[in-house]
Amino acid sequence: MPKESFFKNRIKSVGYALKGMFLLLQTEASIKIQFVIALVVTGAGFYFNISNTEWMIQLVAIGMVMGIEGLNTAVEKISDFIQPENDPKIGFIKDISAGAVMIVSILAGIVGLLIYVPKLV
Ligand SMILES: Nc1ncnc2c1ncn2[C@@H]1O[C@H](COP(=O)(O)OP(=O)(O)OP(=O)(O)O)[C@@H](O)[C@H]1O
Repeated sequence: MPKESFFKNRIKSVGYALKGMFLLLQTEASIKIQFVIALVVTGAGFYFNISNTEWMIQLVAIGMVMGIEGLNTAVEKISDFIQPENDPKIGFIKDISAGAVMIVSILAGIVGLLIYVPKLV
């Protein structure tokens, strides 16, 4: 494959991914809420002057929650596309996908408590 088309394709893919990110933020209620929480904890990070390590852990936690939420949304959309009717198998797939979001959300919540509770008490 010629070099040009490789780079052209990579740039195109980045464009599609950016479009996907904005679509997620525009259309999905749960990710909008997570985005607002991300802004609030980012503000808290500046307010409490958290350390570099705390910033890294906080940013990874935010990325994990929003990234997995994006994948969960994709699973929901594919599920609705392949089976619009009520189907226990689709219910199971959607439940475990939502469960994945819950796991990272609970752990991100614990990370937030570990960072900020000692600064508040
Ligand atoms: N086609 C289906 N067949 C069986 N159960 C379903 C089906 N669609 C949804 N469910 C059940 O309803 C739950 C919620 O599904 P839904 O697609 O509405 O997700 P949601 O959590 O409301 O998504 P959102 O992130 O958009 O709020 C699923 O976890 C599943 O238990």
